[in-house]
Amino acid sequence: MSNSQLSEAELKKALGELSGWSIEAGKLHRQYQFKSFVEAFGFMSSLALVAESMGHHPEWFNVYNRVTIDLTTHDAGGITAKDVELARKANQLAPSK
Ligand SMILES: C[C@H](O)[C@H](O)[C@H]1CNC2=NC(N)=NC(=O)C2=N1
Repeated sequence: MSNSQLSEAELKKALGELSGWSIEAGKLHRQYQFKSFVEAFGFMSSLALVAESMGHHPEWFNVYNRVTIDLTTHDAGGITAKDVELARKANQLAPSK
């Protein structure tokens, strides 16, 4: 997977296919809300394994049943295809998303 920053056009196309995600402060951003802390933490545990297998890791924050995620590629200084892929996998893992 290319490690270069996505162009504006590539980013726009990717956002069109990523339900619930937006750009905030130059990062791919989404907040998920779950039924409980256990469900939120289960989601984080599953996504952590995906992230580790990709060698690509989220910036995230959990309060009770909410998980806020920001994705950027530190090595590239911006959003790359890896961030889009991780966002797609997060949406797949989140219950009823
Ligand atoms: C060597 C290792 O693969 C790199 O440091 C990875 C680890 N996880 C990473 N995660 C994110 N989000 N951006 C990176 O640039 C990055 N680099």
